[in-house]
Amino acid sequence: MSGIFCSLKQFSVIYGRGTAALDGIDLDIVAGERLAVIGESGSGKSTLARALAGLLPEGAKVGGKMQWPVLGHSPRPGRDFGFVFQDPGSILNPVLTIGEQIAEGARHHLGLSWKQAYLRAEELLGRVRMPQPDRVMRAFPHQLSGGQRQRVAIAAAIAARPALLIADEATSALDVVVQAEIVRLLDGLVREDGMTLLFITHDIALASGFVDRIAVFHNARLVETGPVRSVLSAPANDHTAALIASHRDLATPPLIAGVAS
Ligand SMILES: Nc1ncnc2c1ncn2[C@@H]1O[C@H](COP(=O)(O)OP(=O)(O)OP(=O)(O)O)[C@@H](O)[C@H]1O
Repeated sequence: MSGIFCSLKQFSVIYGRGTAALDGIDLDIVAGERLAVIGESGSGKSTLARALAGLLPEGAKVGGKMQWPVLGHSPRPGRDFGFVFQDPGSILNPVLTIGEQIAEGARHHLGLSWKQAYLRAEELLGRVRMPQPDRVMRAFPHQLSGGQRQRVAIAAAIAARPALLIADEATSALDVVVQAEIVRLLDGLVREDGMTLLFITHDIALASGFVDRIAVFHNARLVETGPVRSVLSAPANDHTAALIASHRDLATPPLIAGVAS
């Protein structure tokens, strides 16, 4: 897939009577790219994710343009895009088995029978490299580790083969070893399926190990975009330079050796 997947022009969001959470954003998301959205807390990253997903709260005022040239329509949740959050516990139902939860998405979006959906759910658990997928199908969320729950959330997010995967601080609650595993997993899945990835994080070092391009947000504004290598080696914006300088890990090899561009 090639072309502009999503185009934002002078896009802005204001919650209630507050100040702008996004202000005059011009950003093209290229189909098939892995784009990191970086910024400190409150810079507007999650607002961008919610706006793309059509999940802004009622009363939020939106300005400017958001267009979806490849799809030709706004993306349908679960079908055209999958969403992975920081806390998978918030989307997993504690009283349903893992198999039931993933199968439900596959059934709903792909029109499968329950039997077919269960088979697809188990296959998806294999794809997210869950150990013993057959056992996990019958488990409840509280019986899994945080990293395993995040694998389940990723399996559910990709169940309907979406074109876009939005990961909003998807690894922030995990320890660094599990973080690296989840990043490697996301990287592999988006490559295999040709998905577009929006990887939202405050951690520029983590993102720079595997994405193609970085977009840096500061105080509701997009202050810089560019390929990872050029942003890291020659940041055009003082704020980006400060983010890089403050990150002690950037001098060390990337988490996924060999894929940093
Ligand atoms: N539902 C809401 N109602 C009112 N203001 C909000 C709401 N959600 C976010 N904001 C405000 O919008 C601004 C941007 O928030 P946003 O959550 O997009 O930032 P962020 O970069 O994702 O931060 P974090 O990394 O802490 O999640 C902040 O000032 C925040 O307080």
